[in-house]
Amino acid sequence: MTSYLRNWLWSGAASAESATTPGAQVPTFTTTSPQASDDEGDDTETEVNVEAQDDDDDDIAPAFPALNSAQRAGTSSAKPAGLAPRILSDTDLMPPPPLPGLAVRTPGVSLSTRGSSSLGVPASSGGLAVPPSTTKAPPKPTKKREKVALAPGHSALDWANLKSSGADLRGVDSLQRITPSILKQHNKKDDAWSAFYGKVYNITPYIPFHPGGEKELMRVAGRDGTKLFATTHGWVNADFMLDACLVGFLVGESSS
Ligand code: HEM
Repeated sequence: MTSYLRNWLWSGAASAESATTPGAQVPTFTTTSPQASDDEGDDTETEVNVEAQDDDDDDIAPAFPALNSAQRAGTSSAKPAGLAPRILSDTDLMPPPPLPGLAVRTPGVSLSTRGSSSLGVPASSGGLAVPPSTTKAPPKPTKKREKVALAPGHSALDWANLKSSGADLRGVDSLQRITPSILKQHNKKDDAWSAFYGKVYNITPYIPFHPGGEKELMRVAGRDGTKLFATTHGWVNADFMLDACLVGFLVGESSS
């Protein structure tokens, strides 16, 4: 870079000097800031003497911004050297914005009496009142999902204790293959079987423990109750709650 500049300067200066001072051999390039003649301009004056530089200065990065750039000139004029930044006082700072209209409301006086709100909302449109809702009210819970009051000693914990007590809750000696017609015969409260997810359970012992009540549970007595069970409370783990009541597996009529 320096070599290129030197060649360029040399050719330009040589041609110029050939017309003026033919005797000069070495060109000298001097750059002076616009305010070099001012008091503060001494430190911005820069001289680049091409002859004084060696050949091995190619690796020296140029100053950025350039020493004679407008940025440096502007910085030196805006911030005189040696002057510390001044801490602004309150009077130098920008004044605070005016108080919003809401902050100067008179307590007890509604905004509508003033014709319009301070936010520019006309009183005729309701001022700052909450706009009418366009969403529908949530549906009231149906009575079908009401829990019943269980008799004392029939809580979920009591049922868990009964399951683990070792009492016979199945009513059968071994697991069976049960067809829908066989299942249908067990539809009485004291002999109620029901199928959930392919397994047949004796639900009679569970009736007094059912939080949904006896009436709801008996709707599936003697038949496959999977769909009604799932739509009522799919989160309930029937497999776990009735494991001690397992009677067998539901199969097709021809598979018995
Ligand atoms: C033998 C199978 C069943 C078992 C093990 C069972 C178990 C349960 C359990 C644990 C709850 C309490 C749920 C909770 O608190 O979140 C419950 C509630 C209920 N069950 Fe069942 N249930 C069975 C079958 C049924 C059936 C066939 C119906 C018929 C619709 C039914 C209707 C209800 C109702 C209405 C509630 C009360 C509302 C609710 O808790 O969400 N249940 N049942």
